[in-house]
Amino acid sequence: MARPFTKMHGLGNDFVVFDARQDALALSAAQIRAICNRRTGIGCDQLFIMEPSADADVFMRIYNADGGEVSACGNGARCIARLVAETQETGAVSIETLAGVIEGTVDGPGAAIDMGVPKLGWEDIPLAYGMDTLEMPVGWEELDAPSAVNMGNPHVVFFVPDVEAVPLERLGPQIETDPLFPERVNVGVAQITARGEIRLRVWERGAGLTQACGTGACAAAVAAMRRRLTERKVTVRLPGGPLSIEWRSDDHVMMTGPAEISFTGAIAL
Ligand SMILES: N[C@@H](CCC[C@H](N)C(=O)O)C(=O)O
Repeated sequence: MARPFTKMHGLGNDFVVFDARQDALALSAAQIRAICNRRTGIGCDQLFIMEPSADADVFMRIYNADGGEVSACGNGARCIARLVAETQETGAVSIETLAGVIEGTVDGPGAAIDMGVPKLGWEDIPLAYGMDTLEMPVGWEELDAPSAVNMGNPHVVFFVPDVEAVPLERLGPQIETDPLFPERVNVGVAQITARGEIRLRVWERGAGLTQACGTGACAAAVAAMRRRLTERKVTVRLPGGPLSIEWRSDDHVMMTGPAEISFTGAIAL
């Protein structure tokens, strides 16, 4: 039987979304990889299943293109918020993920999401052994002394003079799978271009190089702010476009950006 889906994206970080709030859906890792495959499937960085939630408007189940289930996706949260808001009278939306409940406000084709409080302890990232997460005493070729931040998922962020000069397609997979990161890691390279602006490229765990990564943008902003390199509100410029990130005085990270519907369809499962 063909199952309807919605193809969406946030700054080119793209998703296939199934709504299973009425009609349950379970997919195997092999099915997820087949759907996400850009040559033979629909093609996307992540796949989401919307499920009922007792604690929020929706439960967002998140899978990377490699079939692995993960706990957070910032660009995806804006997209799910937009889909939920279309069926409600208000733009205020709550979303439960494996990392907890987050709140958002949808405004036209975009959304602002409270991404919660970043976790900064080495056990929370998690790392394999204890160290300072602000300036870690580790390196891979020209990339060294990164910061680590958990935004519901693990990130490591390297500050570099020129993000375009970094061979992220080669170093990203090496760092992602290094034993220092027992749950693997999302890898960002960040360039500070002004007190209010960061350029960022991200190698995503389980998906590879992406046009944008919402949690990656939050992690880079938090790392830059911890190092006093920027103000507490910044524009993070990714290959797919800009996100506004603010680390508020109550410790919550706010992310604002677009959430777009590309097309709808149905697929035989
Ligand atoms: N694209 C996402 C992050 C998706 C999950 C990530 N690859 C992980 O494995 O944690 C975003 O916008 O945050």
